[in-house]
Amino acid sequence: MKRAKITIVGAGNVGATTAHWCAAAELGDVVLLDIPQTEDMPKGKALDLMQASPIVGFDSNIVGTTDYADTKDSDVVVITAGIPRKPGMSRDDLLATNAKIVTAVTEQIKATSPNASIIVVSNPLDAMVQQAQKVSGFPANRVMGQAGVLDTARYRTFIAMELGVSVEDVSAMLMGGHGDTMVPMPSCTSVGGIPVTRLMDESRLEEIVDRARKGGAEIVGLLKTGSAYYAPAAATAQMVEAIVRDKKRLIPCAAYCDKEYGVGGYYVGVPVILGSNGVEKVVELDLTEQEKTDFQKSVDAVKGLVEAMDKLLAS
Ligand SMILES: NC(=O)C1=CN([C@@H]2O[C@H](COP(=O)(O)OP(=O)(O)OC[C@H]3O[C@@H](n4cnc5c(N)ncnc54)[C@H](O)[C@@H]3O)[C@@H](O)[C@H]2O)C=CC1
Ligand SMILES: O=C([O-])CC(=O)C(=O)O
Repeated sequence: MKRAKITIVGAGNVGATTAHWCAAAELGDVVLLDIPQTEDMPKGKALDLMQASPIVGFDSNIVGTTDYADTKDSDVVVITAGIPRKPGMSRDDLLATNAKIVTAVTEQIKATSPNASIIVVSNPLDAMVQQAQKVSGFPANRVMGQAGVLDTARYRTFIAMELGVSVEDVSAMLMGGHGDTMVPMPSCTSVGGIPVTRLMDESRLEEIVDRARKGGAEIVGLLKTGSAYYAPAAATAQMVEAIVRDKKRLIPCAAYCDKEYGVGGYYVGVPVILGSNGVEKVVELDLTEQEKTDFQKSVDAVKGLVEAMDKLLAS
C-alpha cells in the first residue's frame, strides 16, 4: 500500500509536535517545512525525530525543508505557519499577520499539491480556513480547520477530572467558532453512555463549559511565551488519521457551511464525518433554543472576523 505524504507547514511548536504524533502513529511520510530564514531548523527537527524511530519503533520517513518542491503531491497539508498569541492577546489579534502568512502558504500548496486536503491550524482559525479555501480554490470539503477536536478534548478532560473517571468514557460535541463564543453542548455530552446532566449539577457543568471556552487562554497564561501545542497537535494528527485511513470519524471540525445550519457560506465548527474525501458530510442536529442562540452569536463573530480580514487584505 502506498504511504500517505503529509506536509506540515510551520516547523514550530504545533507543527513539529504534529509531525511527532503523525510519525509515531505511522500515518505516512512527513515533510516539515518552514521559511528559509529558519535555515536548517526544520532539517534538524526532522532528523532528530527520525532518530527516535528505532527506539519507538515506527517506519516513517521525515524530511525537513524550506523548499516547497519537497512537498510536491502531498495527500494532506497541515498549515501551522504563523505567530501564536502571548498573554494579554486574543486570537483575533493575530489576524493581520497570519492572514498574509496563510495566503502565501496556500498559494504554494495550490501550485505543488493540487489534490491535497488542507487542514488549517493557524489562528484566528475560522478566518484562516476561509482564506485558505478562497486562495486555493480547492473544493470546500477538502479544506477544513482544526479546533473542535481540541476544544472538546479540553471539555472532556475537565469533566473526567471533575467526576474522577477515565477520559476514555467521556464523549462530547461542541460547535461554533474557535473563540470565546464557542458552544460546548451539554445536550451532546455523556459519560459511559449516561447524560452528563445526570452526573453533575447545572451550575458546576456551566463552570466546566466556561473553563473549556477559555482553555486556550489558560495555557497561554501558564506558558507565557506562546500557546498550547501538545493537545492541538494531537487533535490535528487525529484529523490527519481520519483522512489518510478513511476512518469516517464523527468529530467537530471547522467546515464550510452554506445552507447547513443556515450559516450562509462561512467556516465554523460543526459535527462532520471526516474521511478520505475530507469533510464528507456536515451532520445537522436539531439544536435547542439556547444552543441556536449561542451558535448564531458565534457565527456572527466569525463573520465579523472574515469581514475584517477581507478589509485588511484589500488595503
Ligand atoms: N487551531 C488551534 O486549535 C490552534 C492554533 N494554534 C495556532 O497555530 C499557529 C502556530 O503556533 P505555534 O506552532 O505555537 O507557533 P510557533 O511560533 O512555535 O511556530 C510557527 C512557525 O511558523 C513559521 N512560519 C511563519 N511564517 C511562515 C511561512 N510563511 N511559511 C512557513 N512557515 C512559517 C515560523 O517560522 C515558526 O517556526 C499560531 O497561529 C497559533 O495561534 C495553536 C494552537 C491551537
Ligand atoms: O489559545 C491559543 O491562542 C491557541 C489555541 O487556539 C488554543 O490553544 O486553543
